[in-house]
This record gives sequence, structure tokens and C-alpha cells, in this order.
Amino acid sequence: MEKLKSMVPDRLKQIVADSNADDLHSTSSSLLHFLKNLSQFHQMIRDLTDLEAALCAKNKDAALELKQKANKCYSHGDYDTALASYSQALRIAPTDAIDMDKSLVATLYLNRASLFLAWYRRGKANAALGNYKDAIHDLDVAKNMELSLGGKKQIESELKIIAGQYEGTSYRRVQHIENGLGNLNEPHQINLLCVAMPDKGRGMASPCDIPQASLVHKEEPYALARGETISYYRTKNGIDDILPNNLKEYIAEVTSCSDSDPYVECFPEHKHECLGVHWPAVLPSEIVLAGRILANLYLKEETIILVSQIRVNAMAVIRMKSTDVHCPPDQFGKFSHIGDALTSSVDQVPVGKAIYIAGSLFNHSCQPNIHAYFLSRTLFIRTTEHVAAGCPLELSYGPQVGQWGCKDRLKFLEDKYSFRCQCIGCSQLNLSDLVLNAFHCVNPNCDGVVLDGCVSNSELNKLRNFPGVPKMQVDELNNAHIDNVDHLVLELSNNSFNIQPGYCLNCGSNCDLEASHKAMRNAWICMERLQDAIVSKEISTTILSDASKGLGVLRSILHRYNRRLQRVIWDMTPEPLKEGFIWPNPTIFRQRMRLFFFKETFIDGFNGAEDNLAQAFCLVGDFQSARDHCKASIKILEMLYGNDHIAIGYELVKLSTIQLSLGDPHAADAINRLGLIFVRLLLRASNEVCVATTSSNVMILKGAYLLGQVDLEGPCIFKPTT
Ligand SMILES: C[S@@+](CC[C@H](N)C(=O)[O-])C[C@H]1O[C@@H](n2cnc3c(N)ncnc32)[C@H](O)[C@@H]1O
Repeated sequence: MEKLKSMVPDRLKQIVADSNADDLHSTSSSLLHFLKNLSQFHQMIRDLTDLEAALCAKNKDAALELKQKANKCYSHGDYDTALASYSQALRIAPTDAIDMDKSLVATLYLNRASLFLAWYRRGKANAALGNYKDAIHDLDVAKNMELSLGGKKQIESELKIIAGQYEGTSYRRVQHIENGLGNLNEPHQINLLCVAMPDKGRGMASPCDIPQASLVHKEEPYALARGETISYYRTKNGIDDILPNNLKEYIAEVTSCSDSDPYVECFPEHKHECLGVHWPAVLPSEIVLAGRILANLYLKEETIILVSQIRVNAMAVIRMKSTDVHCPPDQFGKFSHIGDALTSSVDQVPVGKAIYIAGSLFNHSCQPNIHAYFLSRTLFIRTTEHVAAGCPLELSYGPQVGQWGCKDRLKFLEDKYSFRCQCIGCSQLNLSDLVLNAFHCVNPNCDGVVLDGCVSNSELNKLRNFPGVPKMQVDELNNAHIDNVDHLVLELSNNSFNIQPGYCLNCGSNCDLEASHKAMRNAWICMERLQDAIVSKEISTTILSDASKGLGVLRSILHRYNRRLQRVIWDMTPEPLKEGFIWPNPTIFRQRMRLFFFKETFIDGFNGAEDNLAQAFCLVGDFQSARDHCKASIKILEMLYGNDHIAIGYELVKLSTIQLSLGDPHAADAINRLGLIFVRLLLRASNEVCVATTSSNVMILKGAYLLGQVDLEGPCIFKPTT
């Protein structure tokens, strides 16, 4: 019935609302004239007159079945069907004196009423997303379901505002096309769907196939705090009086749920979103205390809930800044020789934090398919890969597969955001998680993988928590760049993955994990000493040769695809340092290597070793070996990330600069490939820069800068709080 009501045009509704008893005939016939063309109307008449389904034909079992169907539809976000099913169930639910039936009717009414909230919220989310037409439809339904006059009036006024915005955008769209702007390469914005995701609460999904690098969302901030400055205003009447209306609405919205709200029951794991139940978990203790004091003074629990909301939803605004020295372009464009002191240092400058209403509906994935960035204060979100219709659109809140192991990713997200990540990377086996921190098999003739207790536990947990998933994944693993990992035999018996810590997955040899860990730690200390020495500019041959030996140890105990080793190897000379070797003056190698370094830019936590050993390698001046190792490193990364990942682009920047320094004509190939990767990930549209993965912003910018595609002073990058 509500659906049908929502289909009645406003003009007709107004006529009915303004009519009196004298107009009854004419208004009824206008209504009938409109309704009789609707199939839904005829269906409703059939339902009402059908003896089985009509009001008097009660059927408890059928009502229960409909209720279950409605609940299911509700949790999947199919509110249309949920509403129709609840209404149908109410029609046939018995209302006699049996208690259970009474409570059935009450529950049906309650659930149907709770749909109001869902429609209302979806309407608001659609409005924030610019899907004004859908927003109007949703709020119209919510208005029809709202019983109180005040509530109806409030929704009506919201509808008016949205209708105004809708007219504005239609006008702008028309203008856009008339001005010929519709022909710009920039794909037009796609109207996303806000849907209920299993285990993640609400989330965004694509309504259609979306090509890579499409702009899928653009939004102005709801609130922005620049730097550390936050202003508070007080009046003698208290906070409530001076809060702007829209902030009051926001507070009302985030605090309006109660435990009986079925919406909340659907998504228990993110209750802090709605109820603040877990707020002590997401907030630092000082804020909890401050919140408690404020709560006593002003807004009760609402204050803390609001702060929790902000904590979970705020995004950090980062601006990219370059202090580069520009050299005249050579035949390869903006590249230059190492000795020319061309640098491409890029710093991330935090600008502030902001809240985006619709932007905060995007869930996290450790294998994201979208990237959020920021120009001035506007949030932009683009796809980083082709996204099929109906797929969730998810960005990374920080950790990503290939950069951190699964356990660390889960811990970070739990510590920082208080949710257990349910993304595909954390629920399915993937090659990267298996080899990222793997040890080498002790058998010199075997190239198999040995996992330590931590990694094997977290992989086994995936299998335990997400049964049924691994088989498909193992098949996938077997097909994934297997020329490099054909030795990685994954045994699957009775749907359980045969992983034992310390045992080679290939030949089953046992490795003394304790001894390996110890050796790794000692080797790593040598790397860290070298780092300190570089910082203090006091590099001795002992420190360097110790680091070189340390590398040898790491090579012998870590699997060759271990990320830690990979980061080290390419930077380190393959030849052990000869005793008595005299290292050049640190200032000279620093100058030479400036090209390779830019602050805070490495995609994982091992940048210290990379810095140190790359610089050490530069000291040796063996660029041929550097080139070979760089190529080897690219091969490993291809295996870990695929051919087009930005991590490869980053290595290609290094490779091409080394090749250029050697006068190697193959530099052009590396640059071309680099160009393809960056062009794919980086779009220039209306002076903006699109970056592809959260933690690789700087690398993309660096590549783009080297390709002459971007002025680093211009763009700002946005990334979620990390
Ligand atoms: C910024 S909000 C995203 C929108 C949210 N799902 C909602 O319904 O409002 C972040 C919250 O969504 C949920 N979430 C996001 N990504 C998730 C993931 N990968 N696994 C589990 N929960 C997730 C968590 O409750 C998290 O605190």
C-alpha cells in the first residue's frame, strides 16, 4: 500500500489533501483514473479480494513465512520487497486471543515501522550522494509510513530541499551537455547504491559495470578541522543552543538508534557506529574521560557517541608537497642522470581532518578497488580496477594485502577502528599472505615455503572462520604466477589446509623456527646499525661489511619471496664487500642517491633497510648489479601484486633511473611501461590528479612527476586516517 501511495504524483496528492467532502467524487475519480493504469494497483485489489489472501483469510504459517522473507529482504537492503512482505503478512496474520499471534502482529508492526528508519536513512544517504531522484522516492515512502504529523512535516521540508537540489543538478547537467562539456574524457559520476553488506553494516556498491579509474564519488565535507585547531563556542544556554541545525540533525541521527532497533541487530559488530557501545574501545582514555564529563554537563551519552562516530569516520586530509629541483628535460622527458642532482622528494603534509556524510559509508578492504583523494576540501573517489555491477566499492583504511601480513592488518584495524576485518584479503587465502613473511626451506634443494606460528595460525583462522572459501582460493593460487612458485605445494585434505608451523609446505622438512628468528633478528640489527650510521654520517667499513653479512644470513633463512628480503636484496650489492674496501665520501653518495629517496614514501615498514642498503649500494657504484637486482625485484613484485601494480611502477622508476645513469637504451622500455602503469592509475582531469592506492600516493606522484604529468605543488591527496 505504501509503495502504491508513493507512486501517486505530488500534484494529485496535493489535490486530495486540499479537497473536502464536496470534492470527494472528483478527487476519487482522478485517483482511480491514475491508479487503474498501475499493475501494482490491480495486484493489490486481487490480494484484497482473494479469499485466501484477503483480510479475513488468516493464515499464521503463511504470515510467519512472509515475516521471515521480509526480515531477510530487510537485511539485504531490499526494502521494497520487505515492506510488501510485512504488509502482506499483517493482512493474513491471525489476531485472535492466542498470545503468540498477538506478538506476531505486534512484531510485524514493529518491523514494518523500523523500515521507516531504513527508508529514511537510505533517502538521506542517497541525497548526500547526489542521487536525488532515489532520495525523493525513499523519503516519500518514509513520509507515508511516518505516523506523526510533526514527523511527516519534517520529512516534507527535507523533501522540498532535495527537490530543489535535484532541479539544480538537472539544470546543471543540461547546461553541461549544452556547453559541450559532456565530451570531456572525465567519466561522469555514477549514482552508487547504499546497500546492507553481510558483516560490514551499510556499504557502497556499484549499480553497473564501472571501468578502471572512473570517478565514482565526489563530495564536499560535512565538517572540516584544519590542523590541530578546533573551535568551541559556548553560551550560557549550553551547547545545544549554539549548535548549527545540521549538526544537531547529525547528532540526532547517530544517536537515534536503540537496542530494539532491528537495523542495529543486523550489524552487531559495528554497534559503536550507532550506539557508542564500544566507544571506550575506539577512543583514547583521555577522550573517554572528557566525553564522560561533557556527557554529564550537556548531551549525555550522545557526546561520546558523536565523538566515536567522528573517530571512526574522520578522514585525514593530506597535501603533497615537493621541494624538487627541476632540471632541463632530456630526450626522455623530465628524467635526468643521477649525477645531475635531480630529486623528486615529495612530502605528505597533513592538512586536517574531515567528515563526509556519504564518504563515510565506504567500507574498508585490504584489497581495495577504489581510492579516495582530496582536492582542496573536495573528496574524490575513483576505481582502481574494473568493478562489476553489484560489487562492493571498498577503499583501504590503511593496511593492504602485500604490504602487511594478515595478522598485522587485523590487529591494526581492531586497535584503531575496533572492527574485525571481513574483507576478502582477510577471509581468503592469498599467495601474498603466504609468502610475505615466509622462511626458506632448510633443504638446500627445495625452494619451499615455511611459515612461522603466527602466519600459519592466521591462515588457519581464515579457513576456520570462513569455511568453504579455501578450495577456490587454492585453485587460484595454483594458477597464480605459478612458474615462480610451482614448488609451493598446497595440500588440501578434507577441506582443511595442511599448514604446520616450521614445516616446509613443499617437502615437509622441519626448520628450527626459534633459531631462524634469532638469526633474522641479529641480521636485522646489522641493517639498523647501518641506518644509524648513515643518519649520523659515520659509516665505517665494519658496519657496512656486517650489514653485507647480515644480508647473506637473511638470504639463507628467508624465502626468496619474503618481502623483507626482497626490499633488501635489490639495494644490496650481490658481491660480498671486499675487506679493505674504501667507501666514498658519504656526501657524494647522498647526492647521487637523492634520486632514490623521498621521505615517508615506502610502501611497507622496512624502509629503513631499504634506505640504508640502497645508499650502501650506491657507494659501491655498481649500477650494473643494481640493474640486475632491480629487475629481479620487479619479478618478485609481479608475482606478489600482478603486472600493473603501483609497486611495480615504483621499482620501474628506480630501474629506469639506473638504466639512464648507465646510458642503457632499455631505459625507454622501462619508462614506457612505467608510463602505462601511471597513466592507468593516474588521470588528469580538470587539473586533478588521481592516485591509485592509499599508501602509494607518493610513488604515483613521483612517477607522474618524472613523466612530466603533474605539477607537484598543485594537487592534494586525500587518504583515510591511518
Ligand atoms: C566508515 S564506516 C563504514 C560504513 C558502515 N559500514 C556503516 O554502516 O555506517 C566504518 C565501519 O564499517 C564497518 N566496516 C567497514 N569495513 C569493514 C570490514 N572490512 N570488515 C568489517 N567491518 C567493516 C565497521 O563497523 C567500521 O567501524
